[in-house]
Amino acid sequence: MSSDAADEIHREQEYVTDLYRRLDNLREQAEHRLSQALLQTGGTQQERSQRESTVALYTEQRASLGAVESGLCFGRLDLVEEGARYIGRIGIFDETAEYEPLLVDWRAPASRPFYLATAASPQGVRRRRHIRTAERTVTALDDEVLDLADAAATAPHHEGLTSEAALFAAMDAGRTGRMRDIVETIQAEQDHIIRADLNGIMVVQGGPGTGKTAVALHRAAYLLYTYRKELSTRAVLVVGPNTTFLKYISQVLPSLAETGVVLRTVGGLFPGVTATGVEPDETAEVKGRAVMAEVLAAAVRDRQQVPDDTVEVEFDREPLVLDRAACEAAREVARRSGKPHNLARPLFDVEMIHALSMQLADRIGTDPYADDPLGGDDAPGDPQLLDEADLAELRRELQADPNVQTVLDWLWPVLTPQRLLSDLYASEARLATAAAVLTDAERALLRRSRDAGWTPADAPLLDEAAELLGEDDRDAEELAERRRRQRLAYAEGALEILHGSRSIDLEDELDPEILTAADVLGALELGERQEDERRLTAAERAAADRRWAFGHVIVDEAQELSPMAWRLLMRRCPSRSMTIVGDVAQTGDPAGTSSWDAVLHPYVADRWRQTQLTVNYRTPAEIMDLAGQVLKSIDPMLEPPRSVRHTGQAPQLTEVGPAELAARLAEEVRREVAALGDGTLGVLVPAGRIDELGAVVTAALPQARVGEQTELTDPVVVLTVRQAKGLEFDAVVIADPGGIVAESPRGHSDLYVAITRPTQRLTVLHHGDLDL
Ligand SMILES: Nc1ncnc2c1ncn2[C@@H]1O[C@H](COP(=O)(O)OP(=O)(O)OP(=O)(O)O)[C@@H](O)[C@H]1O
Repeated sequence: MSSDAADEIHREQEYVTDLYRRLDNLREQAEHRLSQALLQTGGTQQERSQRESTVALYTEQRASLGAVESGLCFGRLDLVEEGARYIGRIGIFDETAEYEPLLVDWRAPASRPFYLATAASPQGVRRRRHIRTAERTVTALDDEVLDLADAAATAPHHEGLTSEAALFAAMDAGRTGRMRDIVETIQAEQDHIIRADLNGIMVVQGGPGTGKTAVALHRAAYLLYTYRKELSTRAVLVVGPNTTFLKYISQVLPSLAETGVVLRTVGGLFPGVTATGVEPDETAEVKGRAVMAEVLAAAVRDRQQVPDDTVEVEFDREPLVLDRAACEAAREVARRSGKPHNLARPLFDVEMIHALSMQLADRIGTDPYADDPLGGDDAPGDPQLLDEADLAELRRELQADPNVQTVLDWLWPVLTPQRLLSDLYASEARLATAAAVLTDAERALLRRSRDAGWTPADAPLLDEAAELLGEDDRDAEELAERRRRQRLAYAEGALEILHGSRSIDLEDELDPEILTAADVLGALELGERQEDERRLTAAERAAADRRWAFGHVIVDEAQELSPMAWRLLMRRCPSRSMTIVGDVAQTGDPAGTSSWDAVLHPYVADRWRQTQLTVNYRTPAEIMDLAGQVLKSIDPMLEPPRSVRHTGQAPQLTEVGPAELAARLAEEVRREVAALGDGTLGVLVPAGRIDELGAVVTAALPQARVGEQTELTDPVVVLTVRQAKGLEFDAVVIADPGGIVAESPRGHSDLYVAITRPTQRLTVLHHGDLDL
């Protein structure tokens, strides 16, 4: 290193050291303020809620300050007019100098030229500098001179790219199994998407490796920063294709210092249900069809029964009878209310109870001599002896009667979404009625026993069912009451411990909330503090609430979602503020889509916009040539994204006989691992052969992990293409690509996904059936 360069590094080190000193101070301050706020208790409702937001603020501040240790400051702009501006993961200001910015947050407008300025359009930037650090030490500087008047002006080697040295270093770096943020090298086409307006639906279409996932996550961070007020209370939902993928991306956002984000698969979007069951693709495909909304509506109507003839009810030893016509009339009234099924039940009850009470009144309250001027003691008069108050009392008694309730429950049962769906799947007769629009074979795919676990494709159906059934608010109230009692019980228990053996003497067992006067204050206060400690962020509340309306929804690998999944997502986002990221050429799920318009038209007609990402930052050009051939077999019109990186290593295609595959695979993975160093190896196999070929790899390399049990940090993993979706590895071995193509109607798309996973090397062991 020249002494000039060393001096420059030294100067930047001084600046960076000062920034870290300030970061340490900020952390201490946040920690101190947080503990001060946590120490306070009591006060009015308003004071408590104010305290809650203070605590939430400092908790978030602590988290974001904790997440920026690595690469706190990574850039510097030298401006023609204003001198230097440092860019980093958060903003830091000089409190002693009128809050002069010492470090500008990458999301702030003032950082934009760092990502957009080029020699052709320098935006007032003379020089862009990337500052590389290891822990808190500056290790290198990469400069780009953008001022064309300057003799040292650096022309880009690749059209449309900025910050090339840093970008190529990032692209070449070995992968760790966790996604990294790209704040240091965001490219212009990506920046435009990340900073696009919050409103409306934006589709980001881009081939493999174009940074769709990275861009989606950085957009979440940008939106939360820029539209803090709107989004911090409503949270941002990020939907990904599987849990491995969510683990892969989960570290990116905390390092971008954001906590108002909920990460979920579609299967995880129905609160209270873990939908991890496995089922055939054909079944999931049927469950994903839009027509299932009609099937479920019919299934609900089917549960609103009327007897073929009559139904008997015994009340107070009086046999009462409800006939079909009365039940039909009551059903009609309840249905016509337009309310969801469970919420319409009280209307049905009113009608039925009225019918029963009139029957009873006729029997017990009729004056037998009403029309007989001579008989009995009565004068001729009203045939009904019961007055309105008596009738009301009668109705109350009928409503409370267990026999009556049993009959009403049979005619119009209050249902949970789970009950509706499992009853439907378990009964051929119910399916025949509700799913008449499906064929026999399709209905047979839906059949399953009541105790089978929920699958990801069930989550949108459960959600749809919940809409049709309506929430029963009594449940929510009961839950709130139960929670209140739990808190009091906790407080009570804590007081018991605090006061030694002094017991709280409760005379009335039915009312366990009566505490001794001295204890009440303490228990409530403790209960409240307990609540404070379990304070939920907007993201946590959103995740637990089916009816939550998110401020923005980001969908990754969106091409895989079924029409029913889209219905669920649209319900979670009534404002239709969404970023939809995907590649219709990579669709592998039979329920997925090959057209964004087909997905969105039903919800917003043509009021959505599409943007395109065109550069592949993952896969080297040599491998993309092969991927391009596969793409042509999906659709000759499709163009693969442009790779900017060359490795000089063509993919290695080896034909092996079926009997040799195991031995060759073992050999290849051993060879790859020897060449790998700290990198990662992904072995991609047909789903139908994962056990067999997984065993081959683990026999050759005991450290290898297979399928769902893999951790992202495992250096060698064996996966199906679906499990590998969205992931990347330094080296990839594809075993039996013909099997991958053959096992799915979208087999070529799966092969395309498989070929585009490596960042460095690709080996394909095929049986001569690779039709390229
Ligand atoms: N601007 C950038 N600077 C550095 N690395 C980048 C940049 N953009 C993307 N990358 C890297 O390229 C790789 C691919 O990005 P990402 O996974 O987001 O692509 P994708 O479009 O979602 O791919 P796929 O559709 O194949 O899943 C990642 O390692 C990502 O970090």
